[in-house]
Amino acid sequence: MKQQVMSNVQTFVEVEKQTNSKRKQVGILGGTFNPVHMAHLIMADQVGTSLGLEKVYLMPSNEPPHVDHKETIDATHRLKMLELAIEDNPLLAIEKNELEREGKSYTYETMKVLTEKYPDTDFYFIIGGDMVDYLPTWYKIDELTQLVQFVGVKRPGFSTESSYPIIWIDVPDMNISSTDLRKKITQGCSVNYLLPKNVLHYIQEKGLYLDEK
Ligand SMILES: Nc1ncnc2c1ncn2[C@@H]1O[C@H](COP(=O)(O)OP(=O)(O)OP(=O)(O)O)[C@@H](O)[C@H]1O
Ligand SMILES: O=C(O)c1ccc[n+]([C@@H]2O[C@H](COP(=O)([O-])O)[C@@H](O)[C@H]2O)c1
Repeated sequence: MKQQVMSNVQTFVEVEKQTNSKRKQVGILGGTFNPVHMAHLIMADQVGTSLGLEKVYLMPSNEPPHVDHKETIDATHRLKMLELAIEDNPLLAIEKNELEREGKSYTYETMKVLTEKYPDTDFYFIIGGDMVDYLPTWYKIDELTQLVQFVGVKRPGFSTESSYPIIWIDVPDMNISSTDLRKKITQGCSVNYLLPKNVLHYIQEKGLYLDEK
């Protein structure tokens, strides 16, 4: 088990950078983003700044790999909301590779494409603490750990134990989820400050999530 606490992280990334100063260090936060919320933005920004990454790409999945995952709203809406959410932060960008491909979005396949396309880049794949227990079930997980460095963001109620190498970054506990936001919108409850104002305006203008079950 290889876990690194925050105090070691700077050293780890510095060593990576010094080993080959020409290599780019880039973060990827994959997700459904149905819809994007403040926890996504805070974790992307905190990981990017803590590790000194050049960019952090938010990468919406086409069809999430979980077999039991419920239907998501149209990708056009999820993408538009992401564009609105990141517009004031130059550290953040969007990676559309999975939206441009057909079928399920297996991370191994995506990262194989991206590492071949950008051979001079080191990729840091960011996951929330809730994903860690499921890593052993991910498609070709052992091969994936050769392509990316996982970065974990703690999530209240979820363990940080894993047999896979993960750099853990301390981010304030944020008990926000897209599921909760969708429920609140359906029930007519306030979601102020849980997601960016311009994203909320988009949701209201398009009438999204009004009839979620
Ligand atoms: N509050 C949070 N704290 C830490 N990680 C989070 C948080 N919300 C989402 N994440 C992480 O962000 C990534 C993308 O999440 P996703 O788009 O599935 O959002 P979600 O809020 O978990 O959605 P849903 O409730 O629909 O499952 C995942 O790795 C997830 O673990
Ligand atoms: O590749 C896999 O087997 C796999 C299984 C579960 C999740 N993922 C990825 O993990 C990220 C977060 O997933 P989700 O379902 O919380 O949006 C997203 O990029 C998914 O494609 C990947």
